[in-house]
Amino acid sequence: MINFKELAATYKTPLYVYDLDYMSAQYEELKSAFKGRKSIMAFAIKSNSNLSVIKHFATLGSGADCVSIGEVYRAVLAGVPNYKIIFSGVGKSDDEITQAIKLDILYINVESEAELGRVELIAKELGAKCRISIRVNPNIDPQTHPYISTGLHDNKFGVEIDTAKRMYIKANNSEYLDPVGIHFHIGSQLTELKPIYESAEIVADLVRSLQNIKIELKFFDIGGGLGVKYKDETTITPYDYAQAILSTLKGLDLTVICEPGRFLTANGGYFLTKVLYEKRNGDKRFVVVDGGMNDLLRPSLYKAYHKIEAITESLTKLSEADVVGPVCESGDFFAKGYLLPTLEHNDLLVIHSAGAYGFGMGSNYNTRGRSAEVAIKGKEVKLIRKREEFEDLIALEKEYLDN
Ligand SMILES: Cc1ncc(COP(=O)(O)O)c(C=O)c1O
Ligand SMILES: N[C@@H](CCCC[NH3+])C(=O)O
Repeated sequence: MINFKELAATYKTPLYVYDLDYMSAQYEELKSAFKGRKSIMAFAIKSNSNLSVIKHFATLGSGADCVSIGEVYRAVLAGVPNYKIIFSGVGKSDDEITQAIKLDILYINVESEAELGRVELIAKELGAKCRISIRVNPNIDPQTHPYISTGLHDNKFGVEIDTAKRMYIKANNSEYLDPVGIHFHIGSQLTELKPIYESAEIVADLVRSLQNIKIELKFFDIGGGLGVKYKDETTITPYDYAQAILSTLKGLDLTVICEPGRFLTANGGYFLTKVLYEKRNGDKRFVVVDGGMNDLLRPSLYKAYHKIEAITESLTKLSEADVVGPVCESGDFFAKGYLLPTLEHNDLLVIHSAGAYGFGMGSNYNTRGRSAEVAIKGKEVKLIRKREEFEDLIALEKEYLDN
């Protein structure tokens, strides 16, 4: 049991708390679901990019799925070997492509024909042969929140099957490109297995048709997307997930790459925030806390549900309240109509499932410093990011003030 009260007293609030033991267990469960097949787990570091968290997964043998050169450098700094780093994203700049090629990462996951042209040109200029995969958009509805769907033609990600085939042929004929992988990722917080299976089947068929024209790939990259329980969702087990994927790969000797983010981190993270005030506007009850949408954006952006646990002596009966932050936006809330007892100044609220897309989607809006982060491993508790102070927020502007 994590002693949230003690953590809040020691590190102050708002505060992110990560349970690294939970994250290890999630990692091991997913990794072992693919046993018997060569596989690499490449932690999607966008879900939680704290260096100590990345290092934790690297120590377990994880690679990294990155979506900017900044993330690639984070992975390198945290000890992920370059041969386990993948760089995806629809908008890689020339500079990012150049640096990725120089770092000799596992592959660049190319998301358009135009990008393939840039990668080839840059590899030629560098005198390199760049390993690539192509992100296929299988046009399958992942049945998730529309903002986090990525596998439909309406979404900007990846390329159609026919385009992908053309790109593989071009890459295979190029002196500067080495097509080694194929990739799909149809969305995040997936709770239905069927769309994943159908996508894998489409992509595996493409691998077979490439084999027929003597293009042999090594990596079958299934992206991330496994959903987790925020409330009462029925989720896909790693075993069923792996079995569904592997059933599409019969006769193919490919290393499976999996890019889990949320599955590893979401339920291993907590956001701690303190009650500042209770107030009422007419019948409406508000609990105003010291954390805001700049710390944890998911409820505001997706109307996402996060369980809230109140740590209080209050024995009053529960009534509905909106839990809101100090940010100057009506959309600044963690929950609406949540059942809570009457709360006192300094009572603690623990917001659950905050380990994925929590801190990383934070901002300094309203000149609010981002919260501190701590990690728990066994009996050890460690600060892994200092709270941002006012001086940190103005550091890049201050010198221009008098110029
Ligand atoms: C290419 C790619 N891989 C992996 C992930 C991680 O997704 P999730 O956190 O849902 O596992 C994402 C994010 O959606 C992604 O775009
Ligand atoms: N930020 C989203 C997930 C996006 C996944 C990346 N494509 C969330 O909080 O659920």
